[in-house]
Amino acid sequence: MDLTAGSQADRDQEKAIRRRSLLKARQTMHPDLWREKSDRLCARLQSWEGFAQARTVLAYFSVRQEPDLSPLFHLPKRWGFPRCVEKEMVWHRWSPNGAGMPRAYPLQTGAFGIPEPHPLSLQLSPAEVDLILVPALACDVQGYRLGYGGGFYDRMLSAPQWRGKPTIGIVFEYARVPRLPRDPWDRPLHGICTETGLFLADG
Ligand SMILES: Nc1nc2c(c(=O)[nH]1)N(C=O)[C@@H](CNc1ccc(C(=O)N[C@@H](CCC(=O)O)C(=O)O)cc1)CN2
Ligand SMILES: Nc1ncnc2c1ncn2[C@@H]1O[C@H](COP(=O)(O)OP(=O)(O)OP(=O)(O)O)[C@@H](O)[C@H]1O
Repeated sequence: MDLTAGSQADRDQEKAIRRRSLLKARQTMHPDLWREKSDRLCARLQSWEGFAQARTVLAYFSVRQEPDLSPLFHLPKRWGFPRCVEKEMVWHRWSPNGAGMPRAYPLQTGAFGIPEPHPLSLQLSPAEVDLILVPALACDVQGYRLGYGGGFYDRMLSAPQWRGKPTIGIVFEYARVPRLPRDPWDRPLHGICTETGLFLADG
């Protein structure tokens, strides 16, 4: 069955309904459980050789009880974080206390209340990036992703300079679901990491 069939309006509505319930489930999680699951997820990532070998990794600052990857930001890697500029994400280097950086700039709060790198901090170019850790509300077993609806990652990952870069969706296990609604622009991620393991997407 082709789940991209049906009207755009139906898919928009289905995505909106799924978003609301997934966001609610995540935000009602007890903070102790969120911390524990986040730590287990970080351990899973760390034991994956694709992560161990990656030198430059794109990540995100956790908001709304997204899995918190910040314990990993102390590892000796080059970390990149997004700054939303209109409809695009600009990627900047950031490390805790400015370690290994020529100059440390404070984080700012961006358009969606999400911490963002300072506009003057060093930018990262796509060619430098080895791995992209993608925030999501849910991912399905084939790697399709549901985000907040801004289309930021869809647009980025469809651009030629990013296409083919390894992408891992980061979600708690309850948000690894059998099937998400798909729009024509949705592209599958290469894998999903949850607190129970790393799953490379089914073909
Ligand atoms: N931590 C984190 N940083 C991130 C993302 C993310 O998912 N997580 N993004 C991933 O793209 C980008 C920000 N994307 C966002 C897109 C929409 C909304 C938002 O608040 N949307 C509205 C309504 C959207 C709609 O349904 O039309 C909302 O949720 O109230 C927030 C962030 C870049 N940084
Ligand atoms: N490759 C693309 N080029 C242009 N516009 C796009 C592209 N991909 C998605 N969009 C636009 O972005 C909007 C949001 O897409 P979608 O609902 O899939 O977002 P999302 O993946 O949940 O959000 P986000 O990536 O911000 O977390 C769509 O209405 C679509 O018009």
